[in-house]
Amino acid sequence: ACGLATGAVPSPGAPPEGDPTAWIEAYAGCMGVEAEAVQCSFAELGGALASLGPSIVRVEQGYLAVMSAGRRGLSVLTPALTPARIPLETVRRALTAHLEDRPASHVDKWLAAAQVPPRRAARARDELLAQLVADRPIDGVWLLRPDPGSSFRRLLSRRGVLRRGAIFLAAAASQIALGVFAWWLIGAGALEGDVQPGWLFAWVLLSLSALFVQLFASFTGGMLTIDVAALLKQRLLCGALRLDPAAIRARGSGELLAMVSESEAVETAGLGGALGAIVALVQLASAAAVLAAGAGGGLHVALLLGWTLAVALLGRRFARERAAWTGERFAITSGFVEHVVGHRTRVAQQASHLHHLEEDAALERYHRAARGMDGVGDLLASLPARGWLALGLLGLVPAVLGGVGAGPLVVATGGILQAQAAFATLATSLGALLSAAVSWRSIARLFTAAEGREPAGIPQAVLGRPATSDVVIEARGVSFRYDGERGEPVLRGCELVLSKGDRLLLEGRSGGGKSTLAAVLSGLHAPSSGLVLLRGLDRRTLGGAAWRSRVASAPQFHDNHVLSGTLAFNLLMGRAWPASPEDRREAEVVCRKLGLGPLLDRMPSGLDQVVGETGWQLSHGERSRLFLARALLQRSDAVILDESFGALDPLTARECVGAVLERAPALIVIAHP
Ligand SMILES: Nc1ncnc2c1ncn2[C@@H]1O[C@H](COP(=O)(O)OP(=O)(O)OP(=O)(O)O)[C@@H](O)[C@H]1O
Repeated sequence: ACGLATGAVPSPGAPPEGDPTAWIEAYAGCMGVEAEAVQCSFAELGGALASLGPSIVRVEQGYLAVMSAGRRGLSVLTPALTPARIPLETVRRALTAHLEDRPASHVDKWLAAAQVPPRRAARARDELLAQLVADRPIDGVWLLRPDPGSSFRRLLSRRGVLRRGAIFLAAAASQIALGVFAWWLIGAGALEGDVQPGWLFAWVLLSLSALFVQLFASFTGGMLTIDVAALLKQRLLCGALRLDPAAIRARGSGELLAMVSESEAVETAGLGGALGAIVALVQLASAAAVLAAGAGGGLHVALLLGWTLAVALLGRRFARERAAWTGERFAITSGFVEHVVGHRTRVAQQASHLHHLEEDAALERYHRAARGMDGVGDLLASLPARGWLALGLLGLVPAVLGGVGAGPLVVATGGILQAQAAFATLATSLGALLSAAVSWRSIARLFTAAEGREPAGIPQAVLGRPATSDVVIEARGVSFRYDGERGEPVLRGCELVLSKGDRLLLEGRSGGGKSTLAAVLSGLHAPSSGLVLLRGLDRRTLGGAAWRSRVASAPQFHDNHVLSGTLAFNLLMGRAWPASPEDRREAEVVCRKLGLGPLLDRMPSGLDQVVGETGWQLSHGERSRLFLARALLQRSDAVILDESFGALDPLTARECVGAVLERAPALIVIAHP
């Protein structure tokens, strides 16, 4: 009903007892819709409800399918799929009734003791109750949003951007029309030598209206920019998260960092430039109409068209220079980041007189590209408006020589000045727009990557079903190549069955493909051919996220990370966050089993100690046990450990192996014993 899902909508049946978040997410996911559980405080609830978009709201009696909301109430769908309206207060009370139950009896006692007169008691009761539970969290609301990777045009139109764009265009055109009309009115009177006070009054009124319309156009343009920028940012962020991990690694962090800065350029320069260019084009069209009616007539219109074409060609040249400059800038940023990462090695190993050779050459190329771009950029900024003024006045010469009257001359001059203003706007906005277009080429990959949504899986499979056999992972004829079709296969015809309770040791020569197999089994790489099943289901059926949550993997040390945050967060990433007290207790037990007890006791904040780059620096062995604990705590069907014991002394390693054997439901260990 809200146009969120376009594909077939499965019939979900009844929601489960207890927390329905996984159920809602699974069904929303398979429709290509994002569902997000949100929470707000009692005090914020009224405002939050009034601004609800499409969402699911759980009340005691069942669920509300909300389409939209406003001050007057929630617009909901009935089970017969017809719209209906419910007052905000009714929903608010339904969501908060359980909070007010207990304090209500106290409040009634206080009111009685204070002998509040009955006519004031009801209001006093409401106010007191609201104060008492103001900070209590309210949940049971799931926002539904279209996937940020779905058709961008549809996203724009859902947000009302297309409608607002049309309003902006109409406002810009009316402002120009009002301006022209005002000057025509006063000009006509002046030329006839008969300016009546009424005409002057009309001129003032028209000019004031033009001013108000301009303010309105600026406001609409600003809102338009904010809306498009927000959608673009969401889309790029989504694209960044959906980039193929192997492709990210192949491109390097420097290039990705450069992409981030380019995205900023697209947002700021591109959107502002586009609006400016639209206004300039409308201005040019109106100037052409004025010029056609003036002394220069057809000649002036032809000159205007020719000059516009010349400006467009200059713009194309600028775009080419800008692209070359952007390429050099990219190369410098990316090279710089790579050099920062390897700085210690370089200082220790490379002769000092060679340290800066590459940077110097790159800077030289950058300098040359910047000079080229600046030259054309200066021309683009100044030539269009000034050149047009000269050309426009030249176009008047035949008419002046032909002895044309003052009226048409004044109209033509007005047209020339209007076109000059349009070219001045066009020059600034075109520069910004073309710069954004060049930046766009670098980030288009992020934009399109958002479309590559992982299979969400079939809800029944994602939500879990009783196991019918003990087989956890099954690989049949699995092959894998890193470079698509071209590369040599790293895995070839791989067969493997891992059942519940199995403990499997994977050995082999270095570079033999053990980590690659682990990545395929844990759902990080899709096999090039062959079949991998988890509890009898393939990855399409189960969905990437559900697969990864059911196969916990601790990759090799250089591929695993301690994230800046608390130790508890790093341990419990595979569970719900914020962590429940039971989860925290279990995390502590696992840590102590892995020999991290003394560390926990030494840390001033225990599980809440901040670790990572900016926090407590864990030793090599402590980090590898944190990775082990993280994998064991994930509540998965299988655990894959890739050389996780290599950094431990023999005694600690034995202790850890014992803990792993005790907790892992099915286990693959890659090691060189
Ligand atoms: N992104 C990649 N592109 C191309 N080849 C790759 C890529 N990543 C790994 N390889 C190659 O794939 C092969 C298998 O690597 P893998 O890391 O799976 O081996 P391994 O058995 O775990 O080795 P080790 O015991 O040394 O850790 C290696 O020859 C490696 O160079």
